[in-house]
Amino acid sequence: MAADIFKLLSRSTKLSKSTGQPQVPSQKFPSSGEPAHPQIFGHSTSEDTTLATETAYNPPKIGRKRKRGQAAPVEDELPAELDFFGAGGTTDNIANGRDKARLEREQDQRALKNVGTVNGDEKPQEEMDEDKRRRILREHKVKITVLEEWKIPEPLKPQERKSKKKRKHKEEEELLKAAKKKAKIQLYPQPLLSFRELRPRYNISRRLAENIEEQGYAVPTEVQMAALPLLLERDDGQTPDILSVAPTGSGKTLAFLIPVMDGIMHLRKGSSVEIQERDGEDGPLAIIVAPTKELASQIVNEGRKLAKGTGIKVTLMKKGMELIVRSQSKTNGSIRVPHDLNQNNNEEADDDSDDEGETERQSSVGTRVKSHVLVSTPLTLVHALSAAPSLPTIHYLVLDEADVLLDPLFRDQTLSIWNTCSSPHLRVSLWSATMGSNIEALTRNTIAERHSMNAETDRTPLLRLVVGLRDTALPTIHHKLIYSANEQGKLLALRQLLRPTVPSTSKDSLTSPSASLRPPFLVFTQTIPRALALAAEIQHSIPPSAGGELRVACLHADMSDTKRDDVMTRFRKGEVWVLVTTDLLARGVDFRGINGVVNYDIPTSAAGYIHRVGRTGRAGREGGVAVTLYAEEDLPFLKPIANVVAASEKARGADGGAEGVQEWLLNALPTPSKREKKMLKKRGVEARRPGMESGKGGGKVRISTKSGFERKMEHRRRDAVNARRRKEREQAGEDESGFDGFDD
Ligand SMILES: Nc1ncnc2c1ncn2[C@@H]1O[C@H](COP(=O)(O)OP(=O)(O)OP(=O)(O)O)[C@@H](O)[C@H]1O
Repeated sequence: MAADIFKLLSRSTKLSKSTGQPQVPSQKFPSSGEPAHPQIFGHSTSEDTTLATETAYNPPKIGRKRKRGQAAPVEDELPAELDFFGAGGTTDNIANGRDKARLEREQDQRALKNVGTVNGDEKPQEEMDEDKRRRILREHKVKITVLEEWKIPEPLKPQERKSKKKRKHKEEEELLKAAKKKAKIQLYPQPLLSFRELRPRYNISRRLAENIEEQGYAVPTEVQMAALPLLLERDDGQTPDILSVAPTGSGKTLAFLIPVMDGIMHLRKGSSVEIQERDGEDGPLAIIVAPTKELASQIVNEGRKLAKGTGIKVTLMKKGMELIVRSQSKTNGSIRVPHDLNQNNNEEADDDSDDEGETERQSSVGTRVKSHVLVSTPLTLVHALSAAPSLPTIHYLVLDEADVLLDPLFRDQTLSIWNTCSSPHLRVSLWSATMGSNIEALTRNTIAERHSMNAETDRTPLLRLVVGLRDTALPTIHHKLIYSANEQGKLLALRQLLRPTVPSTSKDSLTSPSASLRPPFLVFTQTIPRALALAAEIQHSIPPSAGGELRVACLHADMSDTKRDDVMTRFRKGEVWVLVTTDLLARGVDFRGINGVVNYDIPTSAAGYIHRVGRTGRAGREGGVAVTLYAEEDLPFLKPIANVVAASEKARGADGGAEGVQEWLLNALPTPSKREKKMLKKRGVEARRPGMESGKGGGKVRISTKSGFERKMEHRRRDAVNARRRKEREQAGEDESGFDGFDD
């Protein structure tokens, strides 16, 4: 194979068909375009789930997805190995693989008819006995615990009251014991083995079921198989509040969106008295909060795909929008969109014919848009709520990346949104790949406070759903910790990872210490100035023939929304191969087919590491690589990250060795104190903070391949040139400012 991989990586490259030889290495990359197995645990062991899980490899493609995979012009197609974001290549071996896959898919589809179908003609899968439910959930490493059961105690009869007084102490002790026992109660709901069971079992709308199927989802991931049975409306109408911890890329978005969509459809049907009282007038019924604009807009996209044709409107809250509740004009929960955002908003409205008639022009303030689901970052929503002291219509509050939203940075904003949702029927769900015990305690307290303040509040249980091992990264990712001594070492190491050589086809090529990283990948730095400096340093590392500097981009919070959107689009399309960013993209953002993540600067916590590296290896894709470069100044903070790497490698079945963390390193690293950890989380590595580079020894942490001596010489030369020019101007009698005075 030719030596310059970057020539091949270019999408405009025309591949020779004449050789008849397969043009792709046999190695399987996460971006190979093959649908990966979406489940992480247990799918190879459980007989009961085999049928359904096998279908995940080959989900039935209907609608738009199928069209995309069809007749593209041959010269535009890339081999699967190079097709980062697309649906695979055209070489013979892939075609043969597809034929086989199609055959298997047909067999699976025939077999799946026994599980239930969207048409609802088939019977739901029969009830499993508890042993079977336990076994399946255990195999998939799913654990559901009742955290609180908010039962209102029955009022006691007078006689009982007397005796209670006597036995007060004893009873209190028993209550405490019972409460402790309750905290250990585990639930084993019947797991959902196929999305096709949703309609016969939970009576979800036909349209919603079709939308799920249309996107190619067949087999639920672990979090979906457990959360959906818990959250979908049951006969008694009682669904729990839930705190869900599941690995990155394990499909949490779908797990919270499906119940929200289904719940809204039930409410809109007028099944609830409250909705009937409101004269069927629609308003916002759900709020989804996410920490970044990028994640919020991704959720909106997913939501709109699910809502297609259902009449449910999903809106991304933007700066300047205002939420209006029950006013004289009877407008309930509409959003006022300023004129400058109108155009954008109308485009959104055009996408969905069901929105017709939902907007109402107002000459001076903008447009009022009714929406059922609001998706927002905390601050934008808090501002939008300034005109709405309480939101009685909200039935669902979803906190995505809940541990960040309840972290001190966002806590006040998030709690204020939560408290604004005043409906006694509010259901709250919290989702993340990492959740500390402090977040759990805060959630319990907040719910308990709401109960104590509002007697009408529904007392539904609070459940905790955990998938996999806590505080480990995905077992599908290969981790590499590379010591690079100093800033220059890190830059050289990154260039090495970018170097244009062909990875060998051997099985170990991805994990060998000298391997290069196949684009596309994300590079994380600690601060915005460092992200900018790094992007500038590496932008010439990609040969012009492969797209050159256009292949490298930087994305950070100081950019305008339009520029941020543009970079995201170019990265998603595959035009940008190396995206340098800060922790802005560390959470939730889903890019299909990312091959690797480079922590150019170490993350500031173990959770930070789990989320950053979780941008690769998503939806069960194998082969993602996470490289962490560390220098001298990182050593005091490395242990928590090394622990995560060691635990994750162990979970993957790797023995440490060259891939993970060697035992001696783990033992040699110092354990940072609680205070040090807190400071690191808040401020990052001190030496890399903005402004520190110019301090004494600051050159050591400057992103540049030039040595301190070279930089010093450069400065001297520049100063000398400036001094000479100044002197020349002075001799010529020029005024320094070039200002010639006012005309008379
Ligand atoms: N059942 C499924 N089958 C196949 N793919 C799925 C399934 N569920 C979700 N996915 C895909 O998995 C990817 C990751 O999903 P999602 O973004 O919801 O993960 P997440 O758990 O929210 O991750 P993070 O913790 O990083 O936010 C998406 O591309 C999604 O389309």
